[in-house]
Amino acid sequence: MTPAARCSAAIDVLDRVLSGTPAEQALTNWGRASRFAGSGDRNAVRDLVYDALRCRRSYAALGGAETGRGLMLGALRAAGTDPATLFTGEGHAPPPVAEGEAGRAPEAAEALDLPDWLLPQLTGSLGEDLAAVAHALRQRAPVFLRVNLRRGTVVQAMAALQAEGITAQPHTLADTALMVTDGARKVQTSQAYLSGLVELQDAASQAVVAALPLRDGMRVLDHCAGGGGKTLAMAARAQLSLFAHDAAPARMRDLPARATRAGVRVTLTGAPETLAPFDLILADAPCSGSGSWRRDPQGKWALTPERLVQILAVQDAILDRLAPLLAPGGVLAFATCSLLRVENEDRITAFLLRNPAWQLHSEHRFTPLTGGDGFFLAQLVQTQA
Ligand SMILES: C[S@@+](CC[C@H](N)C(=O)[O-])C[C@H]1O[C@@H](n2cnc3c(N)ncnc32)[C@H](O)[C@@H]1O
Repeated sequence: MTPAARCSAAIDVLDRVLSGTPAEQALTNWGRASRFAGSGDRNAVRDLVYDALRCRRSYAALGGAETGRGLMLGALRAAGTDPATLFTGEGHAPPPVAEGEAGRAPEAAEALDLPDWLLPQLTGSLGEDLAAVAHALRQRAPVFLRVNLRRGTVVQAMAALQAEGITAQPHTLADTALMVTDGARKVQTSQAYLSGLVELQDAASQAVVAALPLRDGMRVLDHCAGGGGKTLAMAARAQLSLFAHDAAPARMRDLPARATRAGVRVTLTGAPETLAPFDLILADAPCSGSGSWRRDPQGKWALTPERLVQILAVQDAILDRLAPLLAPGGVLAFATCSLLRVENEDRITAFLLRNPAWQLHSEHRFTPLTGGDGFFLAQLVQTQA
């Protein structure tokens, strides 16, 4: 496919996404209907679509319309390319640029590619980092791997990856983190990945687990386990009696196979109360996902004030449910991949007001400015009587 044909394909996919289809589904449907497209074409169209979704507001302004065509016009103008070079109308190229498609410079929240309603909250949460974080959220996220120390060392993992044409280097956020600098698309078919030596996991996500006081023999619950990224990271750090729970058990579907690949043991449970008490509980709570909008740019535009209020209530309910399940001296760890104070520090303050027998032991905050996703971690302990 020519660059212009790839641009036309991205326009079609974006139109479907803008009318409500999830990006992954729209890309899969396009791929199935476009057997002529090779893997290079598919990757290129995918990158065009995701880049446009990350920068949806600013590209729509620059391109003169919030349509697939407007976003691609905006993308070209943002990159300093005259759209007329691709929009020729020849072959599979998009039709030439019309008079009413001049676009304009984006302003305020539009230029930051943030929703207007969230700007005050993000400003309050990020202070002087706001513009830099917004800029980071407009970029592609790096690919990070977690070295499974049960299977080998960081040096061994780097060598194994290199032998398969994947270059990765240690990252400062966590002792297990590698950032892939070349060959990222080969990771999931590599022997290093299939043998459980490395897992795909954001570096800040790894740093959250590294900050937990895990020790051999502990009884640990991962209460919002999802696909089990943090469950497996915890299992690799100490010999634990480890339990995984999720309100949507289907999300843990792949966890047993992933645990086998990683060489660790995890017990899935639908009833954590029956297994209490625990020495440590991690609640990697449902949240706005604002810290990971580089990976899920649709989430940035889908969040509403009403949805955010619902999320806060779920976070409070999770903390209140888990507090009684801890053994004396146990740690309740609350994490989100949110940048919003209202989902982070404010939830902890509210919990401590409702539960005066508890105190904050430590708090960590990560933003994309340190390389990984935005994350928050608070560790709570009960005060001694
Ligand atoms: C941020 S994701 C977890 C990601 C996962 N820990 C990881 O590292 O891959 C939040 C998870 O919480 C689950 N969840 C939502 N409400 C819950 C609740 N009330 N109790 C337990 N889990 C819940 C969701 O189904 C989702 O899988």
